[in-house]
Amino acid sequence: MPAQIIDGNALAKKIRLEIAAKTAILTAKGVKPGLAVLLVGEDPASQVYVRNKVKACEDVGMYSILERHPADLSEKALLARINELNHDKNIHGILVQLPLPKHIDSHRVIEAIAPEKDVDGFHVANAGALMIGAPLFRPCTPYGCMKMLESIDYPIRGARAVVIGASNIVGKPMAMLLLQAGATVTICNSKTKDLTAHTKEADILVVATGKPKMITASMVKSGAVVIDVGINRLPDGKLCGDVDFDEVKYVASAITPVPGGVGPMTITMLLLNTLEAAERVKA
Ligand SMILES: Nc1nc2c(c(=O)[nH]1)N[C@@H](CN(C=O)c1ccc(C(=O)N[C@@H](CCC(=O)O)C(=O)O)cc1)CN2
Repeated sequence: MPAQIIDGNALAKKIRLEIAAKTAILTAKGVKPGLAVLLVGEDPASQVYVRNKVKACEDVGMYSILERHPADLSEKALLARINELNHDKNIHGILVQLPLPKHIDSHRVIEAIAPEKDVDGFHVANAGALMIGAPLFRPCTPYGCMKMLESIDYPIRGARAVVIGASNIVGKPMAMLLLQAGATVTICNSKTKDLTAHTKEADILVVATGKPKMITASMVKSGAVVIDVGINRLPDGKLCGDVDFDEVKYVASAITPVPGGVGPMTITMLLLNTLEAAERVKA
């Protein structure tokens, strides 16, 4: 029997309704949650993502600004703009879309965002807080993955979880969230030997490799829950994940599709983090 499909669009819609209701209440109390989205350059995928983020804010009644800067914007100018937004009372969340052009040091830029406005959860203070189990903001993609696991009532405590990919924005925070939920976690990376030996052990398999359809049915334990973070565009223009969905769905008990899986949840968790940032200002 094919796996349960964890529908990210449907879950995102449900959570966005809850966010809209809470946003209306907070706005009535005099605090309208506000997000600033900064894009540097013209990366086509990034342009779509930032548009979707701002549209999502409008849909739930949040205030948002989208700033598009030219690719040759200096790092100094970007840091200065972030500093202004750090002091802007109408802005509760600041997001700099990644990747940035090569001449800009992403680390320096992320560190310039006030931690209490870092709704991406990438600042070293927020990464550290997450590490010790006291997160201020959970990074949006891993947070969305956790919500998807919760949505199917999967018993994470005691489960064996394998995360493939050790990036600061997905793999590492994902592993921390799973660990804090009581899973036994392995993080694999591009140098891991005998990857299948690890993936075959996973009750929960989270894949963020950036390699289209890399995870095949023979690499997955029967009945596993498979969360696919990858978004790859194939030569025919279609999107696919890092998991070979069409074959793995016959081995897994639940699986996320691409598109319509983790992606929509990423933006929804951004809204949730922005709401929480504004609520903290009110409290
Ligand atoms: N500052 C940040 N930069 C980036 C992040 C991030 O969380 N913060 N993550 C990714 C890109 N990303 C959000 O910014 C993102 C990627 C994909 C989707 C999404 O909804 N994908 C759809 C498909 C969309 C399409 O047709 O292309 C899906 O999977 O259904 C949302 C957000 C890198 N940068």
